[in-house]
Amino acid sequence: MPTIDVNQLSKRYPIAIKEPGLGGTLRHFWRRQYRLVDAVQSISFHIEPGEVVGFLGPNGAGKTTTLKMLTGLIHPSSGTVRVGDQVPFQRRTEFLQDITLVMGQKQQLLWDLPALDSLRINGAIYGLSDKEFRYRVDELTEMLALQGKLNQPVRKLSLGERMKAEMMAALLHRPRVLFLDEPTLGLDVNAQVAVREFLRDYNRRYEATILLTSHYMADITALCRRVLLIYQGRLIYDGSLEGLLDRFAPYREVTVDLATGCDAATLSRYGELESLEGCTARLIVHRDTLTQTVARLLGDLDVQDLTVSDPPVEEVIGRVFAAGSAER
Ligand SMILES: Nc1ncnc2c1ncn2[C@@H]1O[C@H](COP(=O)(O)OP(=O)(O)OP(=O)(O)O)[C@@H](O)[C@H]1O
Repeated sequence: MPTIDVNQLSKRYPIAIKEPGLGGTLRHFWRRQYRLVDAVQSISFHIEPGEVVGFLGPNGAGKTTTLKMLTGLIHPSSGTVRVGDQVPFQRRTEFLQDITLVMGQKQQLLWDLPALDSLRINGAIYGLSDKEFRYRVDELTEMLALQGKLNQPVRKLSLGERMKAEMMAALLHRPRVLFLDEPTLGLDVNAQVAVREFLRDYNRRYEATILLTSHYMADITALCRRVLLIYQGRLIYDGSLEGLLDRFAPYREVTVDLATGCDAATLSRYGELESLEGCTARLIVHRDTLTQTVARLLGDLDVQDLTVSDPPVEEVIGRVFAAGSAER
């Protein structure tokens, strides 16, 4: 039985239309008018126990709305969702004890208190005994390398430490299903890596099922073998990450630092020139011709440094949709 079972799920938001000015306000008061936004349109997918799945899409595609329906924060307009054997919107205790929702831009820890105090509140809410609370805090402190940080007021922690402490608060009740909305948002590279490693560890240790949204492709490549791609409320891809990149990003980003000869006309012969700052150029090169192009660059030009990377997921998706090549 899948852990997450979503069938034909839709969410339509009514948005009040109000004309500007006093007249508009008065008309709005007497006769409200609404337009409807189809934020999520008939999506279906199933996630098996222990899977880590990336949930990708451009801004406004419907990711957060979907996560809110899966965690029972909002009611679907139509369709069904089951998480474990629970219907999220009923918000039964068994359901709440089994899941967590982490939103990178929201925090639950109290700013002026040490994180440990907020954790104690969570421990009490979930009915953990003192012994169990201490055991879990010690375990998570070690997994997250937060030794010595939990007694400081949260406002004195670095962003990365705060995010880890947030993660701790969200996982203290040891949920088996994790919904993570941009868990590494704004973190520096080291902190991003630490959070990813922790999530991988948690997934293995507790066979947790994870659905994760992120605009950082590195989060997705490090953690998820399977991805879902949502665009304008519709699910347009459900499959392996490799398949997604083959289909949506058949190109790579090549960054070259040149000692001499850094002119746009020359560089454009090797790929689509994205940017040229001083003697550092970013080129977009088709994957099929990557090896030959890199060899030509190294052979023809005075290259000091060269790196090849996947373009950011936002850029990949933006390009695909700008080109109108997304199949529905
Ligand atoms: N409470 C709301 N009322 C009305 N419209 C909403 C509400 N929440 C979201 N929307 C709209 O629904 C659509 C989907 O929004 P959603 O937040 O789910 O997208 P998202 O994929 O999470 O985007 P982002 O990556 O920017 O967070 C957007 O058009 C948004 O403006």
